[in-house]
Amino acid sequence: MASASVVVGVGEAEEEEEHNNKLILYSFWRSSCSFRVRIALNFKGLKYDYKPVNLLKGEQSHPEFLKLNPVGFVPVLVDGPAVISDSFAIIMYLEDKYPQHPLLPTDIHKRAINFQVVSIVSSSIQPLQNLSLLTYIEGKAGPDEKLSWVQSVIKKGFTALEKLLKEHTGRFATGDEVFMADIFLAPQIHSAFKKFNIDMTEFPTLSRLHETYYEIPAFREALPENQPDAAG
Ligand SMILES: N[C@@H](CCC(=O)N[C@@H](CS)C(=O)NCC(=O)O)C(=O)O
Repeated sequence: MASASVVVGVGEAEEEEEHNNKLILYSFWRSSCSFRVRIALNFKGLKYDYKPVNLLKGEQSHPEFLKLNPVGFVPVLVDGPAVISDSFAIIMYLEDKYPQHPLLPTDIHKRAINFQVVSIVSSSIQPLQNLSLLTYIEGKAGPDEKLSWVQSVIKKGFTALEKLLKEHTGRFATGDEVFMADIFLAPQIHSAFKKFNIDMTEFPTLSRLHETYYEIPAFREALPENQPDAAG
């Protein structure tokens, strides 16, 4: 696995920099779960070494990688002795260890809505459109079945999100600040748009958020096409 150093949203204090040098992110450019963590790292101004794991070449199943994450998924974050996989666990770790630019609101209702959005994306949409599942469906039933499956999964999730967010949205998903809900939504909306050809006119709130996110460098710099392994 090649290594590329990525410096984005550099933190202010030198002391912070010392901690930052240890961070390594195992990521695949097109992975929406890796995209979430890249946004969180950028948002907190943390620099990190980027280690590409090519999912299309099966590198997630190499013995070396399975030592880091036995379930064989990206992303994985290494912070000195700490090895953490799963985007939610990683982002919560970053939130606890690097409190600058908090990713959760203090208001407990708003916080719960953030977790609800995170859970819809990471439990009720993304696992049902994961690479290994789609490869399986395509193998058993063909490419058309695969696309109609993904589209139905995304539409069901987006319909729920659209209803939920109507009551909470401001400039961003749960108000006028970026929180964890946004970090999970942005990659999911992006892949619906770019990869799975979803008609976003049915989802005006999600479409508006999608436009707003890429006005912000932390989101822009985390985009798949801006990664060192893009198109690999
Ligand atoms: N719950 C995990 C899911 C991780 C996951 O599904 N990763 C995908 C990329 S987004 C993956 O590595 N897929 C490889 C495969 O399906 O073989 C997380 O949020 O990190």
